[in-house]
Amino acid sequence: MSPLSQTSPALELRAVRKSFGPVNALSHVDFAAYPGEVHAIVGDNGAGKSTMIKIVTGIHKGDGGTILVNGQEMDLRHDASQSQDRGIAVVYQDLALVECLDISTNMALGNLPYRWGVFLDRKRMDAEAAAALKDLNARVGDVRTPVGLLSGGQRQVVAIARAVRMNKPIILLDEPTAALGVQESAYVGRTLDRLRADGKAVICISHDLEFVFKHSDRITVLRLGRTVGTRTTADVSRDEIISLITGAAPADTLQEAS
Ligand SMILES: Nc1ncnc2c1ncn2[C@@H]1O[C@H](COP(=O)(O)OP(=O)(O)OP(=O)(O)O)[C@@H](O)[C@H]1O
Repeated sequence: MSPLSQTSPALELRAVRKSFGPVNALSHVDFAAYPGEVHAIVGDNGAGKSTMIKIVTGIHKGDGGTILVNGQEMDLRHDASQSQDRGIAVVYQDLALVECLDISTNMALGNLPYRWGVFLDRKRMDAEAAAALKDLNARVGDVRTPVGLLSGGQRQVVAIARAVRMNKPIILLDEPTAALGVQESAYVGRTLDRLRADGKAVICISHDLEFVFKHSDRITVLRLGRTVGTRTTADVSRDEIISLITGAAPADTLQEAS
């Protein structure tokens, strides 16, 4: 029996759909991500990956279907703060880091620590940032380094560490290796391996099949707004995933039927 079948999903989508006026962005999206799993979501441009992530995080409102967090239904029209309250953290593709600010300030943005309600507690901010980065085995140098001086991979890891600091059990990442070189991607990959070992449910949208095959446990393929299949990474070939992405392989009947 797979270890995944012994636990219940941290995040599950069932038949989620969304239109923007006449554009049917999602017509039927299903997947389930488990604690201690890196679950990749792949698909061609326009397959619906970003729309899916934005529905989960409350930026877009879903039109139908069900989202379950730890088995509890989440309102499809929830907002971003409700998504955080339910235990979901997200790392967006643009990372939302402020280049001129240092690493520790970036990591504390939105939750800056003050002493007596007036003085910014730099010591605490630096210590917390350093601890969070150390937990991820991240090598980014001094936490007072401005983010603008970091490499792409280091920025990605700072953004991941900021999300991890929120201490949420579910972490969504949108294209974490976009525009990164091989070594930097490997660095981000090791960070995901670490999150898996910590028992997080990691959902990773990616075009980077090499990365996906190295670091994911399962892969869900979206095509034209539908889930066309979910595969265990160790049991599937790259060709099969490409066929599902392009439509050369038919969708799994289960998803097509409902
Ligand atoms: N705000 C919007 N208004 C209208 N149509 C939209 C909007 N957002 C997405 N779409 C459409 O929904 C479909 C799915 O787009 P989405 O961006 O979710 O795909 P994607 O898989 O993330 O693609 P990419 O890999 O290119 O980012 C596309 O046809 C897109 O044009």
